[in-house]
Amino acid sequence: MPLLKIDKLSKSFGGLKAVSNLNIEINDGELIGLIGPNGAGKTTVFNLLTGVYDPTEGTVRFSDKDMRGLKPYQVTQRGMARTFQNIRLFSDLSVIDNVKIAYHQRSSYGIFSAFFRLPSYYSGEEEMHRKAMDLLKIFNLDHKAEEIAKNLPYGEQRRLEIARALGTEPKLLLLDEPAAGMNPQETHDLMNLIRWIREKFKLTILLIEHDMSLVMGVCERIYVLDYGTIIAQGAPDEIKSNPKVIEAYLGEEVV
Ligand SMILES: Nc1ncnc2c1ncn2[C@@H]1O[C@H](COP(=O)(O)OP(=O)(O)OP(=O)(O)O)[C@@H](O)[C@H]1O
Repeated sequence: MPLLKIDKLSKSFGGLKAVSNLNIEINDGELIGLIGPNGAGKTTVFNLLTGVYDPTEGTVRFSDKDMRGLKPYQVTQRGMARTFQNIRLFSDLSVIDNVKIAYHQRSSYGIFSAFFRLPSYYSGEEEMHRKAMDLLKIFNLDHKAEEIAKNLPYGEQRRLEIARALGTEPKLLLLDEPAAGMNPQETHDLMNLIRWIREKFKLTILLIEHDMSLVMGVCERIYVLDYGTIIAQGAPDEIKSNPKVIEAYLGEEVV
């Protein structure tokens, strides 16, 4: 049974079919790419998966459960986390608070014990602080824990966004253009980091990315979207030489 099963998924905005009859299956532990030219519908797919949009047609099953009608926070609680194309941190909060907020979504103590500051609240807080610091260490951000998020350099903000997503302890991580705005060295480091966190956190990852060196370097399988439909799927080598893909990207670099 696949971890994620997207079946005949469609989304229309007025007369525009942004996503049309989409079928994708992702198995536990896979690292999958979703690519396509600008406006192909990639981010719309993420918005459909995470409850930002309701599909016009079709279904999404995650861990064999129907995800229909769930709100974004409920999707997070079911074990799906995402990052955004345009970084969306709590920019005026500290680095560590950004990650702790993510853990709060999964915390075991209730609002009652938080309100009355019961012992379970303090032990929960301590545990959360420790876990958040451990995550920041992995992303080499622990020495910046108390800095305000918006003051970090761009590449570090991107890493913090991934750390925050991991704070919700997901099974499936959706990364929307994680290398956007990074230089080649940062992109290379990110590629290694993505591979490493997959192993360390036993994650399944679906990645939207325009940087082909990253996509071809880390993904085991790739789906190619064009005008809202899948025009190709397969291993990186098959995708690189697929005539339909080359045509869709005409004028852009595929390899
Ligand atoms: N909320 C919306 N209302 C109307 N049209 C939308 C909406 N969201 C997306 N679209 C349209 O749907 C199509 C797909 O957009 P989407 O952002 O999913 O593409 P994308 O593949 O992520 O593009 P890019 O690589 O440029 O980020 C585009 O034509 C876009 O203008």
